[in-house]
Amino acid sequence: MDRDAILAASKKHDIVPGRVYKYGTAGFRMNADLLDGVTFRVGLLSALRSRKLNGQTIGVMITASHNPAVDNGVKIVDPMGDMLEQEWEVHATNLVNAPSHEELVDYFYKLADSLKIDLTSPGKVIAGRDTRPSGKTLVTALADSLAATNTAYTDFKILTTPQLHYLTRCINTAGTPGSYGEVSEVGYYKKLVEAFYRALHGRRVSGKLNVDCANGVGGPKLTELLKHHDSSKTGLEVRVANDDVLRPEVLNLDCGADFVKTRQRAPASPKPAPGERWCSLDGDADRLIYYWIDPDTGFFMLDGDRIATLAASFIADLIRTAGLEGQLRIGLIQTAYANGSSTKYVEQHLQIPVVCTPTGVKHLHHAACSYDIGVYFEANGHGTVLFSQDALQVFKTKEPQSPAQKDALDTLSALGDLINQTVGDAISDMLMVEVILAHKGWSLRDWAMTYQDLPNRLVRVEVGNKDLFRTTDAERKLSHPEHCQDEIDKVVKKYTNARSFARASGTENACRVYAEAATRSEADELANKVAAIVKAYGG
Ligand SMILES: CC(=O)N[C@H]1[C@@H](OP(=O)(O)O)O[C@H](CO)[C@@H](O)[C@@H]1O
Ligand SMILES: [Mg+2]
Repeated sequence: MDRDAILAASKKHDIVPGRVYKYGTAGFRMNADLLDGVTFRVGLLSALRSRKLNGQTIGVMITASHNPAVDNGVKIVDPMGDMLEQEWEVHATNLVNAPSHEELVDYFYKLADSLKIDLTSPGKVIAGRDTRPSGKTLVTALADSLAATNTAYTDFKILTTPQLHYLTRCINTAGTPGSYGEVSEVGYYKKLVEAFYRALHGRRVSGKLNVDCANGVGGPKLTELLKHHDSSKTGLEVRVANDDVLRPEVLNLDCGADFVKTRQRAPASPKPAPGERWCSLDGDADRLIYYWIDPDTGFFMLDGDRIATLAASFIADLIRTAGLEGQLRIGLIQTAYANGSSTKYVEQHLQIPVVCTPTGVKHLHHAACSYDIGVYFEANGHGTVLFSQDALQVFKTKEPQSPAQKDALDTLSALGDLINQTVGDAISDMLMVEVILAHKGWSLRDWAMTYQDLPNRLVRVEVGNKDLFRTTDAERKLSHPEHCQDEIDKVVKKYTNARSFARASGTENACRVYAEAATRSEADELANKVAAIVKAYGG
């Protein structure tokens, strides 16, 4: 590795001076014009990370998910397809904030030294990007830093975020007993479709599914997957909607999973007809929300909490049928934003333990790993189901004692292949939901009948200084500013079945207040009162 080469390459990719960058919940994310130098520096860090991990391949994904088209972002994927280890987020932040090119290169070598990284050893990085036009330029910045550090590099071009996670894991497990799949986009489609056939185990999906793809990368990729799928075998017919990736300005505009969840309504266009089955993906296809328009009561949404409860109840039933109850531990992981009714349903009705973690899927993912079957979803529709190696092994090797047991074991085994084990994946989750509904013979309305959500409200509160707000108890309580929580508690006590909490957003310069209560008007009133308290304490 040559110091001068890194320095010369860096000089082609400036960061914007005076700005403070932070590797947040979703990596670095902001207006794409500010990201050229950031992406170059992320390349430097991934070159170090790969070498630190004995030359295993590191992934870099360029996406800003559900943000407007002018934004972009860059994040690092660890070898098994999970998110960058938290300690390294700090290194990423420090490297990106180096004030000058010289200081950057100094810090790069200092980091290599302190982490005992052999810079002469080989490193490998792969990259993917969503459909944003800025992605192409940012990839050049990444390629430059990888060339300057003699790091082997493959550009997989346009991918969904979960596909990049899949490929990273496939590369690092190739030729081992834990091999995750064929290292190609086609390999991903074939794996999912084959597992979908197996998981249905003779059941058929009934009714066409309309998929709003947010005019993002999910559209063309879902279309690709469907080329490998024979609907005569499954009954699944998909109509791909909002898949215009040629006009960047329509990306995430009035459509997509984030729009549907936050606005609590269907995409503006095309208008879902009453009774049709619909779901929405977000801009990089890692979030999923289902809904339909009821002829009598209007829009009804099935969000991440609903997907989690559906998956947990189905898998718990299969585990019982397979005779594995007591042998495999199942748990459900949520954040404080999960609707209180869903938590109650899982604990009391399904009798499955619920764990609450701070916001951000890395926390949920981590907690899910401590179960044999860890179901985790954020209410916004991002999540997956993780199976331990033990669980996957038992599904394959347990000798079935009856046809019903065989059916359950085969289905569990197929779910292990169908459900993305690296990260939340909207396309994989969608196929999982279709499998479960087909097994249960349920419509979306049957699914919705399992429990009734408490009316809730989420408000964004602009404050002078959001850093004043510090939380405890998985973000459900404020420790700072002092006395603020006491005031919130006092207000909450005045309502029935109510809950409310406030925290600083990790992705925006604001606080968020969540409130739920027995009625719509009480939830709204409570949210507004708590927002006023937060505003008053916000500096
Ligand atoms: C209430 C809410 O939806 N918060 C979102 C949002 O985080 P905040 O820290 O609340 O800004 O963005 C995160 C990253 O996409 C996502 O993980 C999280 O669920
Ligand atoms: Mg996303």
